[in-house]
Amino acid sequence: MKPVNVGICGLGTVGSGTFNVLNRNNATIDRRTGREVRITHVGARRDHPDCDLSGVRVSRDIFDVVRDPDVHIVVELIGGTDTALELVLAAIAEGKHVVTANKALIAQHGNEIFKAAEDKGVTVAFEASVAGGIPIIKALREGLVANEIDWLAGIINGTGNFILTEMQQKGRLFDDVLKEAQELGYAEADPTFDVEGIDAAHKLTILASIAYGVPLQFESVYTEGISLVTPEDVRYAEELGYRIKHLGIARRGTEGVEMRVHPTLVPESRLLANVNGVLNAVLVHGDAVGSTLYYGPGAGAEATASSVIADIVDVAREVDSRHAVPHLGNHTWAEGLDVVPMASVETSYYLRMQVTDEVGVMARIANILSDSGINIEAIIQKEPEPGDDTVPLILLTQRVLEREMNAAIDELEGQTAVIGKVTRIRVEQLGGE
Ligand SMILES: NC(=O)C1=CN([C@@H]2O[C@H](COP(=O)(O)OP(=O)(O)OC[C@H]3O[C@@H](n4cnc5c(N)ncnc54)[C@H](O)[C@@H]3O)[C@@H](O)[C@H]2O)C=CC1
Ligand SMILES: N[C@@H](CC=O)C(=O)O
Ligand code: NA
Repeated sequence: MKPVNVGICGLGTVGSGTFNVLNRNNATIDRRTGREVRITHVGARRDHPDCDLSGVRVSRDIFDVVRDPDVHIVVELIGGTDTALELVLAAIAEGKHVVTANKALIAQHGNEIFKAAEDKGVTVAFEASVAGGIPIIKALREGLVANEIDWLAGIINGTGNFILTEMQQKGRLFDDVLKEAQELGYAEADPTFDVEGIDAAHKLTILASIAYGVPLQFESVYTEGISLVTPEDVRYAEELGYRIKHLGIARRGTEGVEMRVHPTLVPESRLLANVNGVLNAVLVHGDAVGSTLYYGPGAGAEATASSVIADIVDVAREVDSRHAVPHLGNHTWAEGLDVVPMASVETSYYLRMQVTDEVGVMARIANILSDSGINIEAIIQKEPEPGDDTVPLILLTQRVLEREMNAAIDELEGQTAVIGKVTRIRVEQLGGE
């Protein structure tokens, strides 16, 4: 069979990893693909110190890769959503298959991209866009195809999990750990995407679309990052038997699909609570299979390259025939499935507030909550520090609708005995793991 020629656009962390792994494991990859897969053209602003580009055509203009008539598969690894969109649409227009690791691009422009790909009869593959090296897209679209997905919950940002873990285990400072994540190549070009939950929301958009057949709709994901999680919350959560993890959650209920990304208290005995560092994990609950867990590196050059190359091989196997698995754009969207507004989501809550150290304050707070139909599951009340007349009060509640909790928090913050804002972190038991 004819060799399949690959053009790589962008030679940064993932581009260099892909170049090196594909060359290093070339013989094995060819044998498994059943044909020769070779990188013939690289588009990069500059060479990469770890990549030997001899024998490969190199262009400073990445659009030269798209225009190269010998390239069958264009691999987009430049990141961002402007030039990347232009590049991917140009490659599709040239009738080339595309592989990308770019979750921002898929989450925000996927509907347009997949429509163009469908019209042209080419594939756009994106395994590396969610959970780095973990083959979660393949698991959901192929391995779990028989299941109604009840819910999925995942740690899907490596940088955020690395920061939370280092804060939890070593008491390190947020900014210091973020800097290390950037040096290790884990963080996005704009690291606020990692710490404010935007990157996780991009990934959840993709997972929810596959799991529920809803169009990609990044703007409908409720998004909170980890930047407001404090060392005290980490400590109090531990006292209550929980760990704080930044989760992306999609769940199908009677009203539609919940899509949300936020810090979450997870019981410490759960596997997800013990996923640390740059590792990611996605727990998927299917009606037939029950719970399955996918665990592995969520970022990094060669781990991500592993997924990029898996897509290249999938596409290469099908280059002269019909693609075996319909790409995302070939879905007929499920009918009548709405996205549930956050106010209608029900969870338990961890609440932390600073209150004046007087008799009766505790009872007043308990009354406000019970008048709102909120039951308290556990309480921690600390002794005041010497010279301080306020104390932290930490509560764990039973499940309640977000809209009722919003109203109760407004009322609590209106009390003179409650100083400043009430911190709220949602709690998930993740039963059936
Ligand atoms: N770093 C990681 O662990 C992971 C990254 N990703 C995604 O992979 C993509 C690439 O990420 P990284 O490799 O980390 O980024 P990076 O910043 O290390 O690499 C991007 C490279 O593309 C080049 N580039 C950008 N625009 C270009 C242009 N117009 N012409 C030529 N070269 C251009 C840059 O000079 C840089 O070398 C992003 O979409 C990212 O979200 C996905 C999974 C994991
Ligand atoms: N910045 C991302 C990279 C992988 O998608 C992360 O930290 O998870
Ligand atoms: Na993946």
